[in-house]
Parts: sequence; C-alpha cells; structure tokens
Amino acid sequence: MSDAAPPHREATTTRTGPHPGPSTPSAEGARAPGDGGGPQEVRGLLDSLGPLLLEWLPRQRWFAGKGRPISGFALVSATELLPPSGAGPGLLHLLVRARQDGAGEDCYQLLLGVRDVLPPHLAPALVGRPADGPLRGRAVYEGLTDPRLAALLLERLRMPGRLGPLRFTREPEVVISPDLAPRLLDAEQSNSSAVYGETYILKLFRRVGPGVNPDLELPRALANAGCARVPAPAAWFEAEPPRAGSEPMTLGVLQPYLPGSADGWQLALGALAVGADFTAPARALGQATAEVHLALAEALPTTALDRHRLEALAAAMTHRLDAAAEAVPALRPYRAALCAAFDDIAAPGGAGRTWRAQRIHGDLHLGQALRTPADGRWSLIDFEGEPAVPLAERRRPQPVVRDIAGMLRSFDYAAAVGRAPGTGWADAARAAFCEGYAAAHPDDPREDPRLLRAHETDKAVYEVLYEARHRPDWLPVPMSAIRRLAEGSRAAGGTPV
Ligand SMILES: Nc1ncnc2c1ncn2[C@@H]1O[C@H](COP(=O)(O)OP(=O)(O)O)[C@@H](O)[C@H]1O
Ligand SMILES: O=P(O)(O)O[C@H]1O[C@H](CO)[C@@H](O[C@H]2O[C@H](CO)[C@@H](O)[C@H](O)[C@H]2O)[C@H](O)[C@H]1O
Repeated sequence: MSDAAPPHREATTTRTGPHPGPSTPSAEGARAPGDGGGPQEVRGLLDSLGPLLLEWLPRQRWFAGKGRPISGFALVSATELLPPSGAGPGLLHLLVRARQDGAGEDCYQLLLGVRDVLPPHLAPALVGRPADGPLRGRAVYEGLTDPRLAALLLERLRMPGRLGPLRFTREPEVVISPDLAPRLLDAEQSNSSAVYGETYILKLFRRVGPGVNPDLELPRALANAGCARVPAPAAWFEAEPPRAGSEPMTLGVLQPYLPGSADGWQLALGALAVGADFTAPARALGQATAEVHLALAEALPTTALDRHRLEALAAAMTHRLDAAAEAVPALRPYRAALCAAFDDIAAPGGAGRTWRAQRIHGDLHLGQALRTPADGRWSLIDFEGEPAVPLAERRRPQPVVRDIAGMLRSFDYAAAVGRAPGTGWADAARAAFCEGYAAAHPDDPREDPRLLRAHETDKAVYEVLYEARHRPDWLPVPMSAIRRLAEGSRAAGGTPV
C-alpha cells in the first residue's frame, strides 16, 4: 500500500486479511459476526466500516491520537454479542487497531449497535450507514447509548462465561440482580461508563492493550487486602490474547456505584464559589491516600529507590519534558530551569533519604476522589494511571510522592479554575493534604521537598501536553505552574513546593 494513498481509501483496505504485517495480530484470531464468519467476511466488515470510523473515531473524547490523521485500520477481533432480529438491535463487539503515521498503532474497543431503523432518541449516537459489506445500509451506532444493549452487557457479566475471544468473570460471592436499568454517563472521560440501577458502574476501557489493566489489578489487590477505600471489582471482562504468549486485554470492570457521591473537583470548586476553606476535606483526603498507599505496599512488591533508580527517574522526567516541549513550544523557554529540578534528585543525596517505590494510583487528582455524603468518607477511583503512558510503564513501582504531587497540582488547578484570590486557598489545602497524609503514613512527603518538586514539575509538564491536546483553553492553568516551578528552581537552592 502506498503511503501516498488517500487515508480514506487506505483505511478501508489495510491489514484486515489473513496475512497481517508483523505488528498486527493474525486475522485468524479475529472472529466475524454470525456463525463462523471467515477472513472474507472479516475483511468485508472492516472495509465497509473503515470510512465511517475514519470520521467518527477522532471525534470521540476517548480517542487518544488527537491531531494526527489515521492512516489505516486493522481488525483484531469481531464478536457478535447479539444478532439483529427484526426490529430489534444487534450488538457487535470490535477490537480495532488504528494506525497513525509517525505514532504507531493503538487498539480501541468499540461496541456498535446495529439497527435497520434508528429511533430518534438514538440519532446522536449514529456512527454511519456502511455503503457495502455485511452491514450495508444499516444504522451502525454507539451501542452503550442503547439501554437494551447496555443491559445485555450486564447480563453477560451476571452470567459469566466465554463468547468467542471474550471472557466474562464475576467474583463468586457477588450477586448481580437482573433488570438494573442502565444509563450512560456523559462525563468528560478517557473511557466510557454506564451506571446500572444506581447499584453498579461499568467502565469500558477504550484504548486497550495486552496485560491486566491496573484499574482492575489494583482495586482487586486492595479489596483482597481488606482496604475499603476503593470500590471492589464485582465482575470484569477480557479478550483472549490475539497471539500465543501475549497477555489478555482487560476490556471492562463492573464495581459498586457510590450513590450520591461527589468528586473532589466538584467539592473544591463548590467551596471556592462560596469562599470556604477546604482544609478539613483535604486533610481527610491525605489520610485516605496514605491508607491506600500502605495497603498497596502490603499487597504488592516494593523496591528501594536507590541512586541508580533516581537517576533513571530524572532521565525519564527530562525525556518527557523534551517530548512535551517538542509538541508545545511555550514550554521551551523554561526547559533549563525545569531540568534543574530533575537533576537535583539524581545528585548525590538528592532525595534526602531513601524512599521506596511501590504500586501507586498513578494519576491522582481531585476528580479521582469521591466523597459519600452520609459519612463524608473519601474513596479513590480510576487506578488506570496516566492514559498516555504505556501500560507496562504504568504497572511499574513508583514513589508515592508521584501521587501526592498529582493531588497537590489538583488543588492548584481548582484554585485557578475557581478564581481563588491569591494563593492562600491552594496553599492551605496543599498543606492540609500533606498533614493528613503524614498523620497516617510513616513517610512525610514534606521531608523531601526536592523529590516532591521534581514530581510536581513532571506532572505540570504532563498537564501542559494533556491540555494542549484535549482542552487548549485550559493550557494557561499548568503553564502558570510551570512558570512558578521554573522560578523556584532558578532561585538559589530552589523553593520547596
Ligand atoms: N464507584 C463509583 N461510584 C460513583 N461514581 C463513580 C464510580 N466510579 C466512577 N464514577 C464516576 O464516573 C466518572 C468516570 O470514572 P473514571 O474511572 O474516572 O473514568 P475515566 O478513566 O474514563 O476518567 C468519575 O468521575 C465519577 O464521577
Ligand atoms: O480523569 P482522567 O483519568 O481522564 O485524567 C485525565 O484528565 C484529567 C482532567 O479531567 C486531567 O486532570 C487535570 O485536570 C483536572 C481538572 O479537570 C485537575 O484536577 C488535575 O489536577 C489535572 O491534572 C488528568 O491529568 C488526565 O490524566
């Protein structure tokens, strides 16, 4: 296939056949809808959906490759969860690789409804009508928006088992009642979630890859360790590995829904709107975070953060900064000053004392903490880590300071978005969070300001890239932190964050 081929055409003809390229799983691993659909039918399916996906996929909030055109698709698997019958909808589960020039490939999970006639309330969910192929002329739409189809997915989790490459598992002691009415969350998300009868929430991962997703792995480990700060997975589903020797892909996790809960972001903005301080909730959140860290360190392996690892950490932070500055030129004037914060931790005695690395949340911010109104108790959710980071990296042990820095940045974000006058509100919330953490954990993050500053800098760099890609209007929020952190770094000896 010529690289000069128009993307539209290429997308319809790329690697759907039985002889995929080296990085593409074999189409023998792909299942076509209907009974025993072979490679011909598989090829026909993606050929006809390709042009529609080319338009639709980049518009989805959860599409990770924003700003880079898609140059081709490859089908990893196609499973018919429900065949269309008469006026009833069908449900097709697809794993599709999208290739982007210069950016490799990402595998996405799609749940597509299929109907001859799309009812008006589902019209906004339309992906399109294929011009040819097995779905020719039918309405193909985002399946989770259709309550009948979302209900079907819960039914699969309720009655576990296998279907083609898909494997549904339920914790043996969990009983899921039938007929829990579904509703799709319309939150700005990296994935998609459906709530069932205010009892369960199913998170459907969108960008998927081989290996257990930490958002299943860590909450399960925490539940087994008796930590009640995290909703325990009740059921989940995976895809069998497309290649021998590779690991299954986690596709979705069902967990108890915390009804009436509000997330820390909403609560912080609410407090800012009425000029209230946030120190009591921040202190409690620090304590909850410490409890989760302690439980993770008990449940899963830890390692010492020795000099060699600190050097590797500093090098990785510098590398991320360079990649971000490549994409966001506004970062470039601050590069040298920001690098100094990373170099600081690699210098002898840079992290004041020896810390340990362990499994952590990985993308902790106020939106990942839910508080239930009845008892004011905080729970943590979404242990997936930073969506842009490769899975293997997200599953590595890291210093707990990374999570702490994430939450400290979040207080700063809230203060900026909630237009706090001056830095007092954020400073007080940040201090209270650290106090709460230190009261419940033997390690006090304030004892090592250089390690904390390096992590806060690294997080702010990540946020600059995140905002540039997803919410350009918000770019000034992390950029003002970048300026402050660079200033602190330039000042002799640096200013503790
Ligand atoms: N157990 C839960 N109980 C109540 N609401 C939840 C629960 N889990 C997630 N949510 C809601 O769903 C939203 C998205 O969940 P999250 O796991 O953060 O998804 P994503 O990774 O796609 O951002 C959260 O912001 C929260 O409002
Ligand atoms: O919740 P996700 O796992 O999708 O995390 C991503 O999106 C977050 C925004 O929703 C982003 O968080 C940034 O914005 C928050 C305010 O909306 C702020 O509280 C965080 O501190 C800030 O990092 C997160 O970085 C990103 O990975």
